[in-house]
Amino acid sequence: MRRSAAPSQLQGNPFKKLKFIPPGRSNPSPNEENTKMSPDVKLFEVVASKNTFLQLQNNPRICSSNLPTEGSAREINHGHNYSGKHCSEASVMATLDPPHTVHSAPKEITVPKGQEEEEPDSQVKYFSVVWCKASKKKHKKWEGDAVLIVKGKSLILKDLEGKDIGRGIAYKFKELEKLEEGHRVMIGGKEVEVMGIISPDDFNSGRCFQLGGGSPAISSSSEAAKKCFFNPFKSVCKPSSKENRPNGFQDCKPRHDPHVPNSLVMSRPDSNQQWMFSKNRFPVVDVVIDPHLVYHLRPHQKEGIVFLYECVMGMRVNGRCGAILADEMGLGKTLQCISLIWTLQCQGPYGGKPVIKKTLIVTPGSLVNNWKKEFQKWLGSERIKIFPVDQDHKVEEFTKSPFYSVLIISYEMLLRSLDQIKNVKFDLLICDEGHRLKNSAIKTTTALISLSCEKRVILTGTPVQNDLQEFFALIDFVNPGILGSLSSYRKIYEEPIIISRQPSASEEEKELGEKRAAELTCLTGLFILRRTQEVINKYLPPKIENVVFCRPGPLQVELYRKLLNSQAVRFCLQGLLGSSPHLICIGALKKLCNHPCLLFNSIKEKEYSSTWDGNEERSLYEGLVDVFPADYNPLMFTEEESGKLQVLLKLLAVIHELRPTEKVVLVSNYTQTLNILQEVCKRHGYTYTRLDGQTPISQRQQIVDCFNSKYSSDFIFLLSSKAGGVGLNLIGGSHLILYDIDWNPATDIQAMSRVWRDGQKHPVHIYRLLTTGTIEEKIYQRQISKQDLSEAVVDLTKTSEHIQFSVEELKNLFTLHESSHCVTHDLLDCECTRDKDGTGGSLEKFPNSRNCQLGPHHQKSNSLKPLSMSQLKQWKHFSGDHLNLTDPFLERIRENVSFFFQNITNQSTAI
Ligand SMILES: Nc1ncnc2c1ncn2[C@@H]1O[C@H](COP(=O)(O)OP(=O)(O)OP(=O)(O)O)[C@@H](O)[C@H]1O
Ligand SMILES: [Mg+2]
Repeated sequence: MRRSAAPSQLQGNPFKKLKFIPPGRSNPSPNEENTKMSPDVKLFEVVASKNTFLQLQNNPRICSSNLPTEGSAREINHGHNYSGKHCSEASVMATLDPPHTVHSAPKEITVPKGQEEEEPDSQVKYFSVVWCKASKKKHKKWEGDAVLIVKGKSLILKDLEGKDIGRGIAYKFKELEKLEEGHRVMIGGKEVEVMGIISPDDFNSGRCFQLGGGSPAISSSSEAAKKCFFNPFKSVCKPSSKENRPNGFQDCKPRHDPHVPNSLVMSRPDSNQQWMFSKNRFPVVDVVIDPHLVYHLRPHQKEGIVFLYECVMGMRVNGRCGAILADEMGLGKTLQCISLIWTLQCQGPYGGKPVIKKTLIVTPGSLVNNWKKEFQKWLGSERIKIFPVDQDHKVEEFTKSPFYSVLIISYEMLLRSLDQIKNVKFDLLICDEGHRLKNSAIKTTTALISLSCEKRVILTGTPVQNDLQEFFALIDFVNPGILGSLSSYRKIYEEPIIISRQPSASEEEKELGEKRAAELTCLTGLFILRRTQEVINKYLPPKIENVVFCRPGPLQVELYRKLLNSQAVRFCLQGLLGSSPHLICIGALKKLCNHPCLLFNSIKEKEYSSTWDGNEERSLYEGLVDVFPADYNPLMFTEEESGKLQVLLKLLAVIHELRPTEKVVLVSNYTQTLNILQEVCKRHGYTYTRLDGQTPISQRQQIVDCFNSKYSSDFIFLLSSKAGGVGLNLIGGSHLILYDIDWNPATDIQAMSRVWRDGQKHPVHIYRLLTTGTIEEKIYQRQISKQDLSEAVVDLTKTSEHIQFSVEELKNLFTLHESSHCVTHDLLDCECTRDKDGTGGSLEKFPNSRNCQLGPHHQKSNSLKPLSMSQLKQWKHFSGDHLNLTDPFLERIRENVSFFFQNITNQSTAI
């Protein structure tokens, strides 16, 4: 037998084939009669082997959880046994009996899908095999590795990309039962030789498919991964032993003393890594984080730096230098990266030589200057020379000067300056808010891939694992090829995982999907790190979160009813209209909730516009103008016309009065609504500043800095959440009001995270305003009830157009609940609604947490995960006419409020 293209054969086949058994005929199975048969008589050959001890895979790999904890990084040996907290059980390799000779004559067939499920004998076995086209040649040239699945009397052959490449039924059950290493079998015109047994666990996890080309190159001996990752201080090492150092390197010393208390010392490369990365055999020198930085670092940031260092140095995954730091918002991803850059730029483990010279940071436009500021904040302006690209500072200047080592550029500018950037050799690439690279086809991703920089880091506060294809794109960006090709990834991971989550999934499919998901997490967990908000809670002041249900004004109610009775809404509910008419109806209702004058403007715009597009909108607005007063002037809108606006004004007044030195961030998703809010500020003499999509990028940081400054006289920061929410620090404000709600909880969470973050000095008050009984409540309910589902929208780029509504859901959306204090509370089926007076208990009765609840008291999570229905039940809640409101802010707005939910995090000196 010759060595062949089959990867397993490149090492030489250890199995000696003894004999070639001629085919025999089998009795046709009942299934056979119903299935189209190939006229050929197929062979089932068995070649016995003397070798009876099988080893499935020689690649031991490392497994860690997605969020590593002490000791979670373990070594796995797939060949024998392995342990891993987050991986499934070890496969136990079988010691096989001496070989049997088996005769059979199955037919080549086309098996209808699901056929194998009908086999009477359900025990499934898996084998690693090599295959080639059937021939009588004595010396086979094996064409590839594959996985053979034996179930009852049927066989399925899958290539290492997970694709079916052969199927057959009606083999002799007894013969298949005895199938073992060295045996040969014909299937679908292919000759297959069994190389070894695959444990169900290895099949279910998908590990068996990684034998060949798509094999993740996980380090087999990574000391870094074996180490207790979460105690960086344990890794303090003595300088290299003398024998390790060639002459001339005796004086290589760490830049900072690794032995002083609290020094943060990076992991040392093991001998494999030294061999791989230090061809000149430089002595190993400790890499020690600058004590100036260490002094400021939070514990989770120290861990994050060790993680990033190990990733980009190829210590966690052999030969791969990518990482995803997916810490929740506000955890200081910027500082962790700055520490990494500063360290690698001055130090290195091999003879102390710096690892990198030039770094490229790509970030959303509004954060370019934030990066500059953070560099200055932590390193001053002398240590490191950074070059933020803006209108006055072009990339060309950077490329011509050896002076600068860090280029900070927006994604948009990167595309425009790609040719110049390609001329520079960057050693480290950092992509801030990098979830935008989730699509490998978009220009930004292809541009960045073309830079051929090996050490790649994605920063994102958004969970990355919600969409499996997007997940692949991010993984493949930082560590190209690690999950194999996209097609194999789909077959091996995506398809089984998606199938397992469908309600119709069988137990078997569920189990397979879960195992594959676990394996995927295990593989990628080595270079993805996500910590939640909890890790910094203790450094933050209290946060008082309120959901405020505002009664709609009479004009709003009348218009709302009229809209719901419109022909457009009725047709919509009958599914009679084309395209997306419900989006137009939803848009009109949302505008009305913000202020009726917005709806008035839309009606007028459509009236005067020559492009009166479509019947739907016309029928939606029909007769609405008549509801407005005859002389209605939208520019002269009144505050009473909108329930939320009334509440907002009272809230601003009470904050101004009770906390004159504190400031407010006022957020809306709509520019038109921001215009109204701005007008209200003017009318009431509140000083304000504003940041929305129109604000030039070059001015954004200045506006933010100015607001955050204690000398600023601005009382209000008007913020368009979609345009400017991501990544901004608005710690100058300690009250944040969300004036409207988005379908996507991530948008709201992003906005809320702007003020409750490191550096905030005051207790933070968050108010989410919702109009009682309207679509806003429904959107809120959808946000909190869909969180457990995989389709939950948690990605900022997803909008309502991505949401599918059933007719039932639309009916619910298009209902106005006029008599309820709070439909959301009604849905909770809370005990307090069964009180005699129906108003709920008093806050005083339950001073620590809530005044009513159902079910067990779950541990509250303070993380930035979207709130769930059951968590909301744990919040304090009370109706607006409740007599004893201890919160002075709520007390002042109660008149227009029908219901409150309140939750306090880090309660101590709150309110
Ligand atoms: N160790 C620290 N001590 C004090 N302040 C810190 C520390 N680390 C970070 N900060 C500050 O916390 C704020 C948030 O940090 P940063 O902007 O890096 O968060 P992030 O993780 O990037 O969040 P987002 O996902 O919202 O962009 C910044 O003002 C930063 O200077
Ligand atoms: Mg950030």
